[in-house]
Amino acid sequence: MAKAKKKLPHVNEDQEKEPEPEQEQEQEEDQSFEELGLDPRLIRALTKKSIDNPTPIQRVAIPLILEGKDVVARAKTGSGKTFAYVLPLLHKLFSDSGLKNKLAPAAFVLVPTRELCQQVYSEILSLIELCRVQLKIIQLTSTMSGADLKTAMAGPPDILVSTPACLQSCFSKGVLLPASVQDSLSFLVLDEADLLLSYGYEDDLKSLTAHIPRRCQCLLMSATSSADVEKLKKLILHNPFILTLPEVGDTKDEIIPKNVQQFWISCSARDKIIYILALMKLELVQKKVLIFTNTIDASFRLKLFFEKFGIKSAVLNAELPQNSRLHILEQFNAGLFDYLIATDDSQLKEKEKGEGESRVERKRSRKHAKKKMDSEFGVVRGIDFKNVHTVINFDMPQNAEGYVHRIGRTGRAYSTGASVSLVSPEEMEIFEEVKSILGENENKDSNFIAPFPLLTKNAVESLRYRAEDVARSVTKISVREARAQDLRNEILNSEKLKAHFEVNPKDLDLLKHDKVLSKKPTSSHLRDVPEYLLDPTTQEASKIVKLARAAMGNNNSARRKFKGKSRKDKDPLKSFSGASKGGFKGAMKRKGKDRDDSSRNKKKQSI
Ligand SMILES: Nc1ncnc2c1ncn2[C@@H]1O[C@H](COP(=O)(O)OP(=O)(O)OP(=O)(O)O)[C@@H](O)[C@H]1O
Repeated sequence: MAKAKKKLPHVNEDQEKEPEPEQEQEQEEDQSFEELGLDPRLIRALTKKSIDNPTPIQRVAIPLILEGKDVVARAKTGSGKTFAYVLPLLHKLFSDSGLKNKLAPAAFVLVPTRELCQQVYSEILSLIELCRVQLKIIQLTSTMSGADLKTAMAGPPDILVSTPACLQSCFSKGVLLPASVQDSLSFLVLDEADLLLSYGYEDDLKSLTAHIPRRCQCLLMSATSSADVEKLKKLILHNPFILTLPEVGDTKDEIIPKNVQQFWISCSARDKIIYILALMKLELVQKKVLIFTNTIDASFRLKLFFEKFGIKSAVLNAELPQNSRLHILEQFNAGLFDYLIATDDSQLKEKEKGEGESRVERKRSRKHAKKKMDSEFGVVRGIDFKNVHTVINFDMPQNAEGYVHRIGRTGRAYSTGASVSLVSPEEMEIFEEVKSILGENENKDSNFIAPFPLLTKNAVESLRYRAEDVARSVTKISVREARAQDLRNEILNSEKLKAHFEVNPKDLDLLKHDKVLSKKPTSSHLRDVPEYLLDPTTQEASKIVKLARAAMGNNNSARRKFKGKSRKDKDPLKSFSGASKGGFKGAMKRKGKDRDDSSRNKKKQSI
């Protein structure tokens, strides 16, 4: 049977001065990993991971990388860029007979944050283990002493995963010798390249260029295109092939994956807390939910606020010890809790310099080293959060790029997802910027971020009294105490219990990250929203969301994800109109009636 043809990523060989127009390549849509020419051991390992078919970026990048080309791959968040370089890299290392004689690693994989280091390291290690090949991979962290670095580098490893700063410190401490690197290095990967410069690694990368041998194959992976990516491309790559997914592509509307539905709610900064309570308590968003704040205090305020309503959540921020951050990510990914409140580290750097720095961090000596270390904390960007269905921007990010990366934490590997941004009048400017990079125009004939349809004013108002009352009880002092308490817990988790959990990895309960921090017990009457406070329209919407969640189940198998069909048809926000009587519009028409009902409710609101 003839295979379907489909437009695949644009490919063009970079012309240093005047890039040629990108040519479209027609390739077979259903090309398998075997057809891409990958080592059978890798294919078997992928099958064990339930990964059967390459994603579009993998279909185009893998053959080019196997041919030895330098490649710049630009593809949406969650489109499978990691395997796009890891698979051909491993394929080549499997057949490199000269590895044993090398005095330095054959491959450097550079990423902007320690979390990404861990993620990429685990991904590669698991493939190596599944393939049962003798390749050594290590990851470096900036907390490693010179002696630890030396031990790690003994051998030497075949693949080194690191941040540029750590790698640079290996050179400056003499753990890596330029001559050995010149001899050994065959691959350099810059992953999440669009973030590397914004994390402050420009100088480290510039110094690194002197050590990269001319024959070294360089790969640059990125979710967005930016001046930074151009700069890096010029700095490191020789005459690369530029790959751009057409579905990501050149048109602005395709920056966010199509399988992610974006919504917004206009409200005052003060009312955000009521709106987010309504979204969660009335179950209008699907779990798991990742909530972004711009400051650590805001995340603790939210956590304490949620606790009062019986909603358990965990916080994730750059202040926490690294072990804890990794563990929180692991547990969230494993589904041990449903709500994670993450403080966007780029915001942290801007806003909380000094304030967000723990005493532990402050003790760390050299000014330069500290600067590097701060820049290695990154808890939200590029991280492969598993099965996050909803991203909520409690605070809007400070720039449009931040928006793209945050929203990219859902809809991974083409699964469905949704985002809801709470936008206050003060944040309208950034919201307009986001809309404009997504391609919305003044004529409003394109609407990428729609007003959130499932929450009526009545529903919000009926929660106002309780929400404001509880919000008042979350004082600055209680936030400060909770933050300190959490840090103490996590340091304890991270340091004292580390050894125990290495031996007893199943004792997860002791390491709960969604522990209640509030000193006062949660009042049981706040756990459930009484029937008389429920707005009928929103209640109906909530039922549909629950039904849709049940219909979608937990089966997010990769096999289905990459068959090319998103499951939009089962998405509550899409299917609401079909499922509810008269559809969503019908429900909204009935709002008039609901308003009458709500006046009845209001009488009972004196709780
Ligand atoms: N061919 C494939 N089939 C099914 N799942 C895949 C495939 N390739 C990758 N994945 C899965 O898709 C998810 C996203 O992949 P990955 O983290 O590489 O995305 P990304 O493009 O690097 O995203 P970001 O830019 O946000 O870092 C991962 O969970 C990965 O295991």
